Amino acid sequence: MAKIDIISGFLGAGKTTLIQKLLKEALKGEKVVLIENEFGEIGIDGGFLKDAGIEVTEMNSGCICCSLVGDFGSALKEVVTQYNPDRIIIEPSGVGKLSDVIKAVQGVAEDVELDLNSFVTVADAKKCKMYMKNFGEFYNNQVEYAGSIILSRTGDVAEDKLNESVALLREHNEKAAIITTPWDELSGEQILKVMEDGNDMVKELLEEEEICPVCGGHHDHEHHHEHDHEHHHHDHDEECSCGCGHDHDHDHEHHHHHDHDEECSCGCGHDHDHHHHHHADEVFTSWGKETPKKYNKEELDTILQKLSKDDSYGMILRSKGILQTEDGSWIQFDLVPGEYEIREGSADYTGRICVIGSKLKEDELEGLFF
Ligand SMILES: Nc1nc2c(ncn2[C@@H]2O[C@H](COP(=O)(O)OP(=O)(O)OP(=O)(O)O)[C@@H](O)[C@H]2O)c(=O)[nH]1
Repeated sequence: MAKIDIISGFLGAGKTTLIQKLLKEALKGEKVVLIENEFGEIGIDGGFLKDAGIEVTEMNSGCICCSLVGDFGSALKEVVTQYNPDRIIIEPSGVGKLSDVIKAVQGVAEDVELDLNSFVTVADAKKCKMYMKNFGEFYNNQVEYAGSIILSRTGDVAEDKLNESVALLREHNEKAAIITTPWDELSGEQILKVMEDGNDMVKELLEEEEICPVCGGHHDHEHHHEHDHEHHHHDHDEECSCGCGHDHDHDHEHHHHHDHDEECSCGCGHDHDHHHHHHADEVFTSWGKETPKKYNKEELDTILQKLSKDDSYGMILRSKGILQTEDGSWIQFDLVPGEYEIREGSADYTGRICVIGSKLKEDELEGLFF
């Protein structure tokens, strides 16, 4: 029976880096298929895994959420029947809700035998607070549903910042093991063990609670099938996963009452009677270009510096690309808020740039790169 590992995490958290480490250090003898779901028009990852003989199924048409559950389900079924792998690693898009992905996998598990092995969330140790504040609806969902949380970049972060991040994550997940040791000090096997030990919790979660098909929350809906938020029953004392920012008290019979005369506090302008969660594409947008243009390294450095710090292009959350340089070599770049990396790469069929963010200003981006 194929084991399913879901490796979620916000844009640029380090999911692909973690998967590479696991494949190299812990899963060598196994037949593994990776299902990647990138948000953005142009898929940039994938190549290196294909080169390593790993089967990669990419889904770039949108994120695995309500609207794509069917497509995702058929892709997953096809992978099982076609390859009969030991393990399927699912890398949802950085803006996917983990509960949506779990729900989709559960749906497939009704038809095909699957072992729901681990639900993991990778989180950038430096940016938990910022992401929770700005994109809590998506970010907190990934934290809440994780069996284990693997912090990235812990080697570059001050201890008090790391402690603060762990405390914030704990507010949203009481039980998950949280890896705080830098990855290069751990073996892939050590990490895999923590991921799989979270397994018992995953089983518990699946047995005891059903994932709400409307909001994706894991509350007890036995007596509350009406999703009008009149009496929305949460059985945990965390913030509401809809991102409304309301705290739930410790009373397990707490009745969640939104004042529906008001607009959603997130500013989306939706009346929550009819729509009480957001799709990723309502909040995040992507801009992508394919180009034969040759860049020089200094020029690219200036561009990325602006993109990582300046807010004149919208709120930039992630950018990556592969471009040819003036001397004929190829470079790849990776950018998350406040930091970026440029490295040598191998030739590709053409140059590609992808930017993901919120309220992107496409004309300004065009002007920056071209
Ligand atoms: N210093 C440091 N950099 C890291 C770490 N993890 C990831 N990175 C870097 O962060 C960038 C993003 O990492 P990815 O593994 O591509 O992140 P991802 O979550 O797959 O990103 P998406 O493609 O947006 O889903 C890359 O430049 C990585 O090299 C870490 O623990 N330490």
